[in-house]
This record gives sequence, structure tokens and C-alpha cells, in this order.
Amino acid sequence: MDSQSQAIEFTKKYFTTIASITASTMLARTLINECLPSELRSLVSSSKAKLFSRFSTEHTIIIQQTEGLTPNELYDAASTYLRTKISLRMKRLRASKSEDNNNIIVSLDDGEGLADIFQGAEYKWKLVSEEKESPRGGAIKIKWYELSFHNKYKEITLNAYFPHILERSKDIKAADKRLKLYMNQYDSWSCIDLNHPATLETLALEAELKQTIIEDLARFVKRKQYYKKIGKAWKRGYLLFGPPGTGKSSLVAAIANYLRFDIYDLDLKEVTSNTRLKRLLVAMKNKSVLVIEDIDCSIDLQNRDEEGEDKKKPNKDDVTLSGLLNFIDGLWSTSGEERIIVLTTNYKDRLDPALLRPGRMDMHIQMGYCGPNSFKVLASNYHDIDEHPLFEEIEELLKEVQVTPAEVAEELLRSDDVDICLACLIQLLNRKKEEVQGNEESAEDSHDNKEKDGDDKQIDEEKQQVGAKTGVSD
Ligand SMILES: Nc1ncnc2c1ncn2[C@@H]1O[C@H](COP(=O)(O)OP(=O)(O)OP(=O)(O)O)[C@@H](O)[C@H]1O
Repeated sequence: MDSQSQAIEFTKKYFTTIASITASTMLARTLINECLPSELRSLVSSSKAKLFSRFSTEHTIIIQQTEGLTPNELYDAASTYLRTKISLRMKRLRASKSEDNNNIIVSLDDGEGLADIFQGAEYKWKLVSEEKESPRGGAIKIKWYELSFHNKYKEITLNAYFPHILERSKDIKAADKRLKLYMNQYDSWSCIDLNHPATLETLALEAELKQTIIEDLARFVKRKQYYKKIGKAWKRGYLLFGPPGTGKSSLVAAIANYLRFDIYDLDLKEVTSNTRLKRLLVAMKNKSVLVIEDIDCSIDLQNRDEEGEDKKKPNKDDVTLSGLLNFIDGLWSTSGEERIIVLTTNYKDRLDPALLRPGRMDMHIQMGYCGPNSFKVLASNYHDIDEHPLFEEIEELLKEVQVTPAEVAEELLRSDDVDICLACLIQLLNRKKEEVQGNEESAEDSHDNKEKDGDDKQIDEEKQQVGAKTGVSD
């Protein structure tokens, strides 16, 4: 059981106890502080849940803004979660004073509070705030949510609704996050906003491959506890290989957009020593994608030479492939979490076997030429069309020639007129087809010529042999 579910389990028992005794804040605090193991204290005290009966069937939980000076995680999550529920109703927000205790009640829904339904359970939320005298003088405002629900939904609330709110708020915050693209310069990272439009949806990949990637990423981000349990660092490595223009860089951007992770684009040519490389890697934040593009040629990792001429004598602190990989797998991987590492190459066969060893890169993804399915994705992206009279011809040609998605994309961008674009694409595909046929013919010719040369040679030899026997020669 992870700490969150343990805490929720505890809260559940705790509610039952408290409900049967009385709703006392003091008692609640004492119980939390005394009964709870320290590692769970923050979560439960953050839920700051008191239960008291207003009516026999209704329970109300108070979720306060802070626990002492510490922000309350559940309050914060609830605020984020409710934002998505009240966006259309914000104009109806109003403040009023409650009759009984002079509280200022901010009603989210015309004094009734905001209603929410989860797994059939109905909830009423109220944001309440109260001015209090600060011990240091002046007034301070205390805020809390009152969450009311029927007694019978107690289990669902603790076991599913609260975890759902915590989870949803994480997703909402991630979606709001501005992504960054970091690049290494000298010894440090500098960054700009990442506004790459690629998404897994718009990427032209074979449907099955795309689905596999999406499932793999979704599984990865949910597996914090699992990685902890198996004693492995929470990271995942992808090796992307394929010809230029097949979408390797676009896939990196799409992964970052999908996970809402920043990208760290590491240019190894800029890194002059292992020590500096480690410094850069350690400075990376969690929830990030580390990319090393064209790993096969970005650097001669075994024994590199900046001038590209004679190999220089390796220095003890030179960046080496094994140094890089060991650090990524070893110390670095334990210094952070939720990291994706992507290496790209146009030539998988040129890679050092150490990189291809099982367990090094978790997934090897081949980015291929544009097939009929990928073409349809591109046509839909660029011209919002799912069918067209020219599709059949294009799809037949795509089965015969190799064209990259980048080349197809270029044709589709030529004009706003889809007919013109598709006609241009057909021209390109036909040119490629003729080239292939031309190559095949010339290959056949040279093969025939070789055979003919071979035949002529054999005839000459036979003639010579005959000549030798008869004494006749040319
Ligand atoms: N699979 C794809 N899906 C959608 N668009 C693609 C795809 N592949 C290429 N493109 C288009 O072509 C452009 C170039 O592709 P990209 O840079 O991602 O290819 P690459 O494989 O990384 O190439 P290189 O090896 O030269 O870096 C992209 O900006 C995109 O518009």
C-alpha cells in the first residue's frame, strides 16, 4: 500500500472514530499528530478532515487552506480541480455572511455551493473564509472548503474521490505549465519557451506504433511506486532511428507536449569534459526529456577529435560513450525522477553496441517512410480531409516508392488548394518511381554487361585453349 492510500485508509478509520465521538478540532489535531506515522502526517493533516453530523445522513469535511504555515495539499488540489468545474459559473460567485458565526461565505453556486458528481456520489462544495485577529496584530483571513455528502458515500470519498481530485489537479497543472526548451552553452543550460506544435495525434506514424508509444508513456508516468518497489530509477530510454525527415525530432516534441515535460537538448559537441557533462545533467529538473540527437555522429565518443583530423590522445576527463551511459544509468538517475532519455540516429547500424545492449534503451522505435496510413494523417492535418478522388492513386504509389513524411508534408503545404497539392504529390511520387525504375534498369544493364563481359572472357579463354591445342589464335 503506498503512502497516499495508507493515509486515506487511516483517514477513513479516523472519520469513523471521530464521528462516533464528537466533531472536535482539537481532538482531530491531537489524533493526527499522535497516531500517525510521521511520513503520513503531512497528507492527512493536509486533508485536515473533521467530520461532523449536521443532519443524520450528511457529513461535512473541512479542508483548510494551511496547516500552520504549510500549504495544504488537498486544499490546493481542490482549488485547482474546482476551477475546471466553476469556470462557466464564475459570474455567479457571491459573498455573504452566515447567520450563525459571522463567517464570510463565498458561495460557488448562488449560496448553494458548487455541486459535483463522482461515481454516482453527489457533493456540495463551499468555499468559506473568516477574518481572524492575528496574534501579531491586524487581521488574517482563514479559508477552507466545506465538502458535504451523504453518509453512504464516505468510502467512495476517501478511497476514490480524494485520490481523483489529487490526480486531476496534477493533470490540470501540467496542462497549464509553460514548456521550456533548454540548450547547453558552455557549462550551463539556457532556455526558451517550447512552442513546438507536434502532438502524438498529428504525428504521421503507423497506428499500431503510435498506440504502443502512447501506452508506454502513459504507463511510465503512472509507475512511481512501481519503480520504487523494483529499486529502479524512474526513467525511460527511447532510441529513435530512421532516415532524415521521418519525424524523429517531431516525436520528441510530441512526447514533451503529451507529458508536459521540458526538453533538454544536449549538444555533446559543446561539452568539453566528463565533469562538465555531469554538471549539466545534474542541473536538469525532474519531469524532463533529455535528447541527444544524431548520437552516431554528434561526437566520436570513444576517442574524439575536435578538428576531425588525426585522433587526439584521449584525455582522462574526455566525454566517452561509456562515461555518458554509466552516469545516466547510475548516479544521475538517482538524483531526479520522471526522466525520459531520447537518443536519435539516422543510422542504427553505426551505433556502438553498448547503446543497443538490452536494458540500455528501453524501446527502439523505427521511424519509417510514409505509408498510406501516415499519408492520411498528414492529409487530415494539413487540409482537413479524410478522403479525396486522388487518394487511391497516391496510396498505390506510396506502396511502391520511398518518400519521407517531411517530403509529403512539403507538397501538402504548397497551396491552400488541396487538388493542386495532391497533384504535386503525385508528380513527386511518379518522379521517384521513375528514378527507382531507372536505377533498376541500369542495375540490370550493368549486371547484363558483367555477365556479357564474363561470357566474352570465357569465350576468349576457350578460344585460347582451342588455339593452344590447334595452334590457332586471334
Ligand atoms: N512522422 C511525421 N509526422 C508528421 N510530420 C512529419 C513527420 N516526419 C516529418 N514530418 C514533417 O517534416 C519536418 C521534419 O521532420 P523531423 O525534423 O521531425 O524529422 P527527423 O527525422 O528528425 O529529421 P532529421 O533526422 O533530419 O533530424 C517536421 O517539421 C514535420 O513537419
